Amino acid sequence: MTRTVSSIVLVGVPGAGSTSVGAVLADRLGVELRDTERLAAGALGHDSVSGAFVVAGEEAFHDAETTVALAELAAVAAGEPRVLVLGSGVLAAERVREAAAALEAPGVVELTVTLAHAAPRLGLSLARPVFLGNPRAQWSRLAEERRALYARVVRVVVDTDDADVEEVAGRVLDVIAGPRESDDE
Ligand SMILES: Nc1ncnc2c1ncn2[C@@H]1O[C@H](COP(=O)(O)OP(=O)(O)OP(=O)(O)O)[C@@H](O)[C@H]1O
Ligand SMILES: O=C(O)C1=C[C@@H](O)[C@@H](O)[C@H](O)C1
Ligand SMILES: [Mg+2]
Repeated sequence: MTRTVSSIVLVGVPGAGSTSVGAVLADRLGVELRDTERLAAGALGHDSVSGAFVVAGEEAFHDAETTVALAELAAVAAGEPRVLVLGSGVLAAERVREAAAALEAPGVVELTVTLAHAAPRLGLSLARPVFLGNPRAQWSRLAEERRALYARVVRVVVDTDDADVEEVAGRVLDVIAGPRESDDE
């Protein structure tokens, strides 16, 4: 059975592709894309997430992102159509986890990726502030910490290792909405 979908909430560690897949899904559903990291950077007066993170500081960035995420999750809960991409670190805030866990099914969809696939996707972005020092080791540490937080709220997991952005978007729709008509026998 195919369910009508008007909003989707995504999360994933850096390189899982939540921003790119979110953009494809927003396009396919004809709804707005809302990305909490980008919204938080904008609220702090920056174009780039790393810029906001460095200039405003980690605490100010996470405070701004928490505020944005709570407002966006409330909008999803109220039935306002959108694809909401949660920044990879925003579920560290307990209030955000509570709001995310309280969403109706399917709730938050996690995109997963292993380091071997995330590293080439991120490329030079592995030099950004959160990965300084040893980028691969930092990514692995951050991924382990953040996935433990996601496990508390996520009910649907979609692997992205061996699929391009369009394929991942298709997998998300299949999982949450049931098979698309073109897939029906
Ligand atoms: N499934 C995929 N296959 C190949 N490339 C991908 C895939 N998903 C994303 N990419 C590419 O990886 C890069 C990073 O993608 P994106 O910005 O969506 O990641 P993200 O998970 O939102 O990371 P972050 O927000 O932490 O930077 C982009 O160049 C994007 O095209
Ligand atoms: O690009 C960045 O610098 C960041 C991205 C997200 O992972 C944030 O959660 C992180 O803390 C900073
Ligand atoms: Mg992103």
